[in-house]
Amino acid sequence: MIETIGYLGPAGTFTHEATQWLFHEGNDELVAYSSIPDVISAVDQGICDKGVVPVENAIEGTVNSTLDWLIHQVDVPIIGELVYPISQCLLVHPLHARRPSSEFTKILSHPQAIAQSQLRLRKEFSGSKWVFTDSTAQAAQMVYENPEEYWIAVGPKKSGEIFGLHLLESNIQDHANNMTRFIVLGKQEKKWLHLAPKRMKTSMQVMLDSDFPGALYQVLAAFSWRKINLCHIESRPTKTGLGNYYFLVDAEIQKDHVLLQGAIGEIEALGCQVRILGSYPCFAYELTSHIGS
Ligand SMILES: O=C(O)C(=O)C[C@]1(C(=O)O)C=C[C@@H](O)C=C1
Repeated sequence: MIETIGYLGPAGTFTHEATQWLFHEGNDELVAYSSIPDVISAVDQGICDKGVVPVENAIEGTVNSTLDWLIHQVDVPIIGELVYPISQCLLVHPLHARRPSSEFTKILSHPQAIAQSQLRLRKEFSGSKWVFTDSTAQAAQMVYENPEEYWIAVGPKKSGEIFGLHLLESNIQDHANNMTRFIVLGKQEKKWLHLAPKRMKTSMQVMLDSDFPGALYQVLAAFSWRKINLCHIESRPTKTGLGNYYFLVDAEIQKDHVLLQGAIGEIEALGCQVRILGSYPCFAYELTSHIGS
């Protein structure tokens, strides 16, 4: 059965690359959306079967819009994860390929891409204004559509190829080993037959409703003495008042494992609430990790 897979577009974004790696374009229909909330809402409303969005970057950290929409606006499970390498590139209209850096008036890109490259951009393009776009490929498209402007886009090499831009330089991000973690959302599970997972993970939202001394310590202890490995923990505002936060906890264990069930029971007995956001396989980009390829 053909499934529709929403992704942050237009074609040429890093999310598009990640989606193409996870899904077969021939078997599934990939549909571009112009913002992260649009992708998540499309899955929530059943317009798409699955959606792919970025959630964390090695340099810049959490993609807040993804977490906030997942937590506050919808109830759509995470059903997969991909860690994908990110190379930010400087892309210009071919007419401006030889123009000196000082003449570019604007740098366009997604805020995450600009943030990942900010030291370099500040140093080399100190006279340029930063313009934030909904995606890196949208920035490439705007540079292509405005040849009379001295604009530069930061984004994937692929987006430059799609819009016929000149690649000035790749890997311009401020730190090596740039990676982004993408999540797949869907109301139905997926059988990832062609991929080999690195591990299984369960993501949880923990609300420390009862304000007693050492609450977080006791929550963490419930995982710790059961030797459940936590691979990510962060706090985000509940949006109900200053200083009110929930915790997001990723554990390397499957949802129905007896140890996790025990830990959740213990945390709830403390007066805290646990919401499972998904229990899913985690994949890492490798040229050879498609089974059978
Ligand atoms: O704009 C894109 O190309 C995206 O896919 C979005 C996004 C992000 O939001 O983190 C994805 C990967 C990179 O970290 C930079 C941008």
